[in-house]
Amino acid sequence: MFSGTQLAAVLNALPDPAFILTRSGRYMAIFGGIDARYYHDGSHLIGKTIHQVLEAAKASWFQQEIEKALLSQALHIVEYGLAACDVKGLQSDGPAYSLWFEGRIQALDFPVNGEDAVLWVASNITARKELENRLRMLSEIDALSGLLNRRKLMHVLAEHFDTFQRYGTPLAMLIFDIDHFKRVNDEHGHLAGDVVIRTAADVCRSELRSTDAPARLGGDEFVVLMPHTTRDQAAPIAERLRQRIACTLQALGSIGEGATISGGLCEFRPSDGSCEDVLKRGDDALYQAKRAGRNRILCTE
Ligand SMILES: Nc1nc2c(ncn2[C@@H]2O[C@H](COP(=O)(O)OP(=O)(O)OP(=O)(O)O)[C@@H](O)[C@H]2O)c(=O)[nH]1
Repeated sequence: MFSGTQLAAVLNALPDPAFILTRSGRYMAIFGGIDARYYHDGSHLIGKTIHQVLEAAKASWFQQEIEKALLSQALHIVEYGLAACDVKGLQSDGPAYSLWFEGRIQALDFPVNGEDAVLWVASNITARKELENRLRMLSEIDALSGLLNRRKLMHVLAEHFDTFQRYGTPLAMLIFDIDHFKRVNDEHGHLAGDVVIRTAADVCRSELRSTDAPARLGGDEFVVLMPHTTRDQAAPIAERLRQRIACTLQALGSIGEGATISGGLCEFRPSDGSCEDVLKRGDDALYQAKRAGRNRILCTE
């Protein structure tokens, strides 16, 4: 039906680049993917191996995926990020930014250059990936403070609880809120209240370890998860955070005048049935701190 020339033209017109890669990772051919808005010209890769053009870890990953497709003989689908600068000697025309690809890999039923080989179609899915990332951020991050929201906090807490139950890895949790926050809103307006919430969040971000997880539970209530930390180890950290937040809020001027925070500090216990138990203990300790006169962190027994 089609002549050889026509078939070559069809292959060249494939919207996404299709590579023939051998088991040892040698690029034997490339078809299609000629639109430079989406793809770089990969023709110069032919004859080279993935180990020659990619850094070691990335090349090994590609090779493993080729192996999987050869082993299964079924369509194998992967996602990966790749920038032009990751590929040695790639021409500069083509997208300048880092790209995300979906690789659709299918074993071929004939050897190429004496080796098993696969067809690897690499589709540019960067736009979809960026949208996914934006949606994930919207569903996990509190818009006002930029901290984790309650939903994500509960998810992270549940994961740590599973790890604690399996391996006994400790986790300390601080729950705190801003004392008499309602007054800030009442006296200075809701926008001033928002500034106070954002400032407290900024202090959490700057004072805590990158492995700690600060979150906004809602209103003026915050939670800080400190993984791999016992309650006793967390006590001086919580105390330092209390002082820094108070100092930073007071430095805001009239809206932060006399601002303080109260908190409850607790940790996972072997008797906990769920991660809700630790939240409840932290909340009780926060309540006790309020009753004891505010401006303090109380630890659970
Ligand atoms: N500005 C602002 N205020 C909020 C937000 N969410 C909740 N609030 C207000 O936060 C206030 C919380 O007040 P309370 O829970 O009574 O606590 P408080 O005044 O800090 O009193 P204590 O905790 O007992 O010291 C309420 O007035 C809420 O309307 C928000 O996103 N922005």
